[in-house]
Amino acid sequence: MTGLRPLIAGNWKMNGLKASASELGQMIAGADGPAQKADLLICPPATLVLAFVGAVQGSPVRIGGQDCHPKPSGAHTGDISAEMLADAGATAVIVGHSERRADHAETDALVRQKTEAAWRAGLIAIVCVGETQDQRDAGQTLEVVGQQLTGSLPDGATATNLVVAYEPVWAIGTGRTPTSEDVQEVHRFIREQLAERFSMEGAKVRILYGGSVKPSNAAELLAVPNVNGALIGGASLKAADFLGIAQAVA
Ligand SMILES: O=C[C@H](O)COP(=O)(O)O
Repeated sequence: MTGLRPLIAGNWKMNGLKASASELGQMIAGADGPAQKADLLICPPATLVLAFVGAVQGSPVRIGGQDCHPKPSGAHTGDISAEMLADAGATAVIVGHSERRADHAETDALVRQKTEAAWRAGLIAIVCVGETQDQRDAGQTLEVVGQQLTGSLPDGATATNLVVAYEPVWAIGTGRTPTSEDVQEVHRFIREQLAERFSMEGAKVRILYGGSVKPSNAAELLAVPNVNGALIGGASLKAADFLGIAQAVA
């Protein structure tokens, strides 16, 4: 569906110290122009969420988490809940990132529980899906992405509580990106799946592309049909690059 307001989201992963607030400050300083056309979100490590929420007050930039536990509270050492992120002022949380799926053996069923937790806390869930290189080589991309969507998305998705991020694992942090045609094929497939399952709401859920997005390729990727924004890793750590990508929104 065309006409969806794009979302440009930065995932800082395990990067960022207190001093990184200066980079966020530069993003805020340059955000008004891009924010005319797109929503802007930065997902710092959990240690910085509260401070960053304070820093973005009065600006169009919003702050999100990178993961949440399915439960609201309890004996889960090292985890944080969706409620904690919401309490800190976050408005969204990434769930099911391939690095979480790989590093922590997260299954679709767990990602589904985390998505439900995000909704319980009033957060937008940014649910990540994407195939590995081997799966792409084997021609299994759509099958894999379809299974991830079916398994990871609970009933009740709406245009306002869900964002899907398509991130081919082999494109993350590698400098390699799929062709526009390949991106278009997968995003069209995701759109069809969302529309089939969630009807009109599914037609309005934003689908982000992620994987080696940078200022030099952003315009081409963001122009692909059914690409409704980007989930940016490395290039979101620098204000100039993040804003450069945001400015590529047509
Ligand atoms: O969540 C972001 C993605 O994993 C993309 O990372 P990247 O832009 O460094 O390739």
